[in-house]
Amino acid sequence: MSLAANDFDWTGFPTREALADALADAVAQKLATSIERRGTALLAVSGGTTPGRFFEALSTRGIAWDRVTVTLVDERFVPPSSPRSNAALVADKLLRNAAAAARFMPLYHPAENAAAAAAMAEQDLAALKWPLDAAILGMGADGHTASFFPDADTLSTLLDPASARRVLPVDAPGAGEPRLTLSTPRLIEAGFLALHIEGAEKRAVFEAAMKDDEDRKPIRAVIDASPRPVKVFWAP
Ligand SMILES: O=C1O[C@H](COP(=O)(O)O)[C@@H](O)[C@H](O)[C@H]1O
Repeated sequence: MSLAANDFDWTGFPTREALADALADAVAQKLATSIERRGTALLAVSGGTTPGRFFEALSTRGIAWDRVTVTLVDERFVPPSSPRSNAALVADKLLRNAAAAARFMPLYHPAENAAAAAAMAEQDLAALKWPLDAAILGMGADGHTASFFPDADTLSTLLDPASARRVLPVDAPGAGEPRLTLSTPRLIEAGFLALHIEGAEKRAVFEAAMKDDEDRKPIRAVIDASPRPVKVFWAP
């Protein structure tokens, strides 16, 4: 099944398992190509409830994981011991099997507040080889992607395609807790940029966001800012 548009490539899968396998194959292929070309690869993944099955599939792919650095598209300002931690999800579902050899760079740091943690993550991530080879976005029912929440007090900074920052702090009533997120330019420059969404509700949210030119949801802003069509992976 396919829905064509100028700014995204939509692929629908019959099942979530089929989606997880196809996305894992595409990401593994991209990482393997980057390792071949420049010796290392850099991957950013989202958290939340959606990516577990994809992580499990990707963890079994036979690439040179010891050359791969994994980081997060975004993180809640909570320690890895919290059930809300995206880092904990990655440790549990992705950094196992063959992928146990990968290096993980967290966005969370124990600090006074999310702004201080973001400054620390900014410094750590500056040492990596950018751009990202692959970034996998998720999307919430409110149209947020990464931690670009519609009600964030710094939304225009978060969506600024010219930001010089890699990591930004986020404060938004809709977010549940303060957040850390990669910036828009660092995400849209990824060699492979995908959006992974599942279920009829998220499909409807995505389609509405692509149509609504008045109330531009963060997902729409990222799709519009991307220099290449974002690859959308969807399953019911
Ligand atoms: O809070 C977050 O939400 C989005 C969507 O999560 P889901 O549970 O609806 O799949 C996720 O992409 C993001 O990484 C996460 O921090």
